[in-house]
Amino acid sequence: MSLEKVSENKCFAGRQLRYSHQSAVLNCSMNFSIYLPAEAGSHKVPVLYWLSGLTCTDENFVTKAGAQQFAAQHGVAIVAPDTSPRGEGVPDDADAAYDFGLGAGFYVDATQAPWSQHYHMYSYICQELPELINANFPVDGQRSSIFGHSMGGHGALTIALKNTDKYQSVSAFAPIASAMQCPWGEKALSNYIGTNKEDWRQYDATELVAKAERQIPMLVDQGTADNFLVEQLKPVLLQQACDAAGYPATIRMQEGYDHSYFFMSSFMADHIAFHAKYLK
Ligand SMILES: N[C@@H](CCC(=O)N[C@@H](CS)C(=O)NCC(=O)O)C(=O)O
Repeated sequence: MSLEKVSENKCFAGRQLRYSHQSAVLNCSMNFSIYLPAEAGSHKVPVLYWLSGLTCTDENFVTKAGAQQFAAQHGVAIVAPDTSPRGEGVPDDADAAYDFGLGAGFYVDATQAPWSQHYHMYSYICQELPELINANFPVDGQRSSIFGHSMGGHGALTIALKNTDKYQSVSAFAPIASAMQCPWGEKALSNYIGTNKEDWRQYDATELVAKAERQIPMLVDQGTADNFLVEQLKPVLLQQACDAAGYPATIRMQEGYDHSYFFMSSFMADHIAFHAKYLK
């Protein structure tokens, strides 16, 4: 698998890099960004995977989250992939809706035509991308954690809960707590996975909490002024699932914060410090 460097910028003594590559799993060319702290010049560093939300590419997080200073402080790399397959041959929603198709891969492996040809973001994030990163960058793949926002919070939680051997910790900002129980998730899962709701359970964080093989540390922050809180995100469902399963998650309501990167950047230090503790 060959990588093509798209850009490089020195940042907090480390390097913010962007690459493109041909993805076999997604059957298209993809971009991702990776921040390498200064330490990566002399030894392998732990790695955090960031999953963005609807409408994002890898660049929203890189330019708006303010994460690099904390990654530099704790000596961790951060990989930020795109949110869906991309390119001419990749089908999109007929109305180019923001919540399905391009920019909205939902971190699942689609089984339904025409989506099943390219939309395999679950396998891309869990398998292909880490293999590529471990083979090409000075990171220690045995020390990996994952976090994300909104659709990417759903992605981080579901991927971590299904792969507790691969990730040391998980965190999320304003995650879709139960993809099966909100309009965004219902639309995505019915189209990507089909109408049998039994098949949706594997991609629903509230369903997976009780099934996790290991209770990896979990931190969630949710703003109380988030427009999507009541209809789409429903953190109370995640709290209830954790209570029922005896899963010791920290789920915090943050007064007055909305759904934006202004909210995320306000708590980014906490999230990176949280992961760094388990990645050391
Ligand atoms: N565009 C949507 C909102 C989508 C949205 O809020 N996306 C979040 C992720 S779920 C985001 O991070 N957007 C990109 C950004 O703020 O840079 C709308 O019109 O309601």
